[in-house]
Amino acid sequence: MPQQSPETRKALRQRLRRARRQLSFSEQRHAALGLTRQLRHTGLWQGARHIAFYQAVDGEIVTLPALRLAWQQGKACYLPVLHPIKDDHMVFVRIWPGSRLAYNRWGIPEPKAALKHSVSPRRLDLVLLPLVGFDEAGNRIGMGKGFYDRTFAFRRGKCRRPALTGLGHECQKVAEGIAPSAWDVPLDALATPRRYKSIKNRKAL
Ligand SMILES: Nc1nc2c(c(=O)[nH]1)N(C=O)[C@@H](CNc1ccc(C(=O)N[C@@H](CCC(=O)O)C(=O)O)cc1)CN2
Ligand SMILES: Nc1ncnc2c1ncn2[C@@H]1O[C@H](COP(=O)(O)OP(=O)(O)OP(=O)(O)O)[C@@H](O)[C@H]1O
Repeated sequence: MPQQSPETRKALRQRLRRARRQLSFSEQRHAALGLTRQLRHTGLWQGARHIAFYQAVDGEIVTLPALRLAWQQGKACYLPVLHPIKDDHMVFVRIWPGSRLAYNRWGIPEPKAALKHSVSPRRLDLVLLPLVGFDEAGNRIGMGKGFYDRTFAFRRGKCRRPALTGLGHECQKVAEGIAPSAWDVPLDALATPRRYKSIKNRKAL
């Protein structure tokens, strides 16, 4: 198993974030369309009625074409909103075409909606997670604040829902492997513009 000190992890995160920010507009467009093609025929997508997306920032793979497809297919779609009270947790708010968004404290657009209009993360069928880095075993690195880990910590138990699918560009793959942390929630699948991979029995590389 690769050993990674917090410093190494920080440097790795910075390198991977820089790599995704350097993708051109045209590369991003193709990536978003490729990703939608990878997702749409999967069992997790087809079986999902409630799907959480994210609003891409910082070179993240754009989910807009997939979001439009989901709306066309009559699925209920959600975006994460930072929890107003519970630190480092998120709630999910349903969005429709034309829903108004406002920047949160990190400049990420999120729906303008009261907490009472949010749904519990347990009500979702499928969550699309933005990845900073991933390896072939399904270990991941996120933005480093543990939002997804905390919000979906209940998935570390017997609970099988919602399914968690990590989305990333191929340039975010860490060939040498990512050392998992005790608090990491397991991914059920990985999707890039080129491929889709189910992760059955997650283990370290
Ligand atoms: N598109 C998108 N939405 C998302 C996430 C995400 O990764 N992507 N999140 C997934 O977790 C949550 C936000 N998480 C974040 C975690 C860290 C930083 C961050 O480190 N920002 C600055 C540093 C700011 C600071 O520490 O003061 C940076 O960009 O360097 C931002 C957002 C909720 N929404
Ligand atoms: N369930 C949890 N309870 C308490 N702290 C947690 C939990 N999950 C993660 N953390 C904390 O969150 C911090 C960030 O974790 P990590 O470096 O794995 O972030 P990440 O997976 O890259 O981020 P994200 O989950 O936002 O995509 C860690 O310092 C960890 O202690």
